[in-house]
Amino acid sequence: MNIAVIGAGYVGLISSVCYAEIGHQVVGLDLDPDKIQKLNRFVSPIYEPGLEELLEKHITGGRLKFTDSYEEAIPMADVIVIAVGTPSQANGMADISFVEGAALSSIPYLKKQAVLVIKSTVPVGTGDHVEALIRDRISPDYGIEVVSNPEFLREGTAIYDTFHGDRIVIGANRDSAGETVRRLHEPLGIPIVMTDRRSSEMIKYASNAFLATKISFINEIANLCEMLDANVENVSEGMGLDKRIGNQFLKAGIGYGGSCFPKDTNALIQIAGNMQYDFELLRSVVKVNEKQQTGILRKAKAYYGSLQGLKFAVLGLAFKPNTDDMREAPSIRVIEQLVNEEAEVVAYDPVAMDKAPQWLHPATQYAGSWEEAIQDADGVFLLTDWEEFKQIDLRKLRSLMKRPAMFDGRNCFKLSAAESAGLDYVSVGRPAVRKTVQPVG
Ligand SMILES: NC(=O)c1ccc[n+]([C@@H]2O[C@H](COP(=O)([O-])OP(=O)(O)OC[C@H]3O[C@@H](n4cnc5c(N)ncnc54)[C@H](O)[C@@H]3O)[C@@H](O)[C@H]2O)c1
Ligand SMILES: O=c1ccn([C@@H]2O[C@H](COP(=O)(O)OP(=O)(O)O[C@H]3O[C@H](CO)[C@@H](O)[C@H](O)[C@H]3O)[C@@H](O)[C@H]2O)c(=O)[nH]1
Repeated sequence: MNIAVIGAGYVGLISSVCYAEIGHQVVGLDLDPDKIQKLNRFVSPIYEPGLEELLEKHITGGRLKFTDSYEEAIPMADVIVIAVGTPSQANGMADISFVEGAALSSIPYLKKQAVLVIKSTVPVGTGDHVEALIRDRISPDYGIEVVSNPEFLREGTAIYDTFHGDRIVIGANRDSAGETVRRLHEPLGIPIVMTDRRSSEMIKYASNAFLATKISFINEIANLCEMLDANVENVSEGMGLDKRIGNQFLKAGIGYGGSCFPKDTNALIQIAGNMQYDFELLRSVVKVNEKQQTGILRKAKAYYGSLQGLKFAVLGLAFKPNTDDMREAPSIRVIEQLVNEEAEVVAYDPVAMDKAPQWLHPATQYAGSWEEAIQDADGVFLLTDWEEFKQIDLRKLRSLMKRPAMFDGRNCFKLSAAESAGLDYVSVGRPAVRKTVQPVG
């Protein structure tokens, strides 16, 4: 098939290489000429393991190209995949103006029987709305259909997820359009759920909201564990063995971040609110997450008394490992609060150093390595569980610091390792090593 993918962000790029990999002819389209130039030189605008190799393979192989022209991308396409952003508005609702823009810009060039697939995460009813935009402009004889096909990839493992996902969801109100999209994905060999368009749109929000709920739940258990001298890792393991609960998304930490969970939980609260329904549970999930992101600072204040004039290393800036995505990264808020407390901050991340300055407080200083960042520091905040940090020799770390204290938001080290390195070590939901720190209430 001929596919046009609109939006060369995470989802658009991964979809483009995926469709090329399974034998389709793909044109990627983005309004950002800078991105297009980079992509045509096989340079990915995002850090995602394996992506540049696939870009190069399919661009040089002639299956994939990128353009900023609708006129070039749309007329040949049997399927047009919309993968543009749906950022939060001030009230939390998803802004679908980029989706509308992509649909409206495509309309003049659509060929007969083309299928418009909405891959962006969109409020329930957006498919109906886009269909109405088309019906107002093109005769129904043209046979244009709108199908929902939400994306479930995780950043950092996006290529793997695309080829080994648990399910593909296709929401279509007419069988023929759903069938086209089913055939498109069939070679992936992943179970396909065929449903109606509104249910498909809801599946995406419900899935993200449920995963966020699991994280906030385990973070609350972690906070209790700290007060009761229990260990949340043992608790997660014991809970996760129950197949009804499952062992995933039970890792306590500094709270969820990233471009999806914060945005999509708030959007679903607002979607409910628009129907005069108070989604109480989800409101609590969001509130717990906000509290969790600053818990690490409350622990540091309890340890030091005042943070004023102290020098801290922040290791890990991206919202999770194997990505340079800084959207809603806990580091943003933690660093802002450290600066507000008049502490000095030296930050380091293995890949997010280029993007970080656009997101972090301007007073942030940057180091070229973790060793440089912790030099003469009064404490370390570990905020992203990069493999590089998990491999740190804690004795070496201790020897480079002025005051050997670590606040680990990701539980990267065994308590015994911190103990034997002589480190004051405060993690999440586990007893503090040296017990100089009060539990957080
Ligand atoms: N990032 C993820 O891990 C992920 C996973 C699943 C679903 N989603 C959802 O997928 C959607 C896209 O997310 P993303 O992170 O890839 O977004 P992104 O912000 O990284 O990229 C969006 C791209 O769309 C382009 N764009 C905007 N309007 C356009 C238009 N009219 N024509 C052409 N290009 C246009 C922008 O220039 C940008 O490059 C969102 O709805 C998101 O919630 C994201
Ligand atoms: O047990 C866990 C699992 C995750 N997290 C945090 O949760 C956030 C999200 O992590 P993850 O889900 O791995 O990354 P995303 O790339 O944001 O992926 C989520 O959001 C995407 C966008 O909608 C969906 O497609 C994915 O299915 C969904 O997992 C990160 O801050 C993680 O640190 C935890 O704190 N504990």
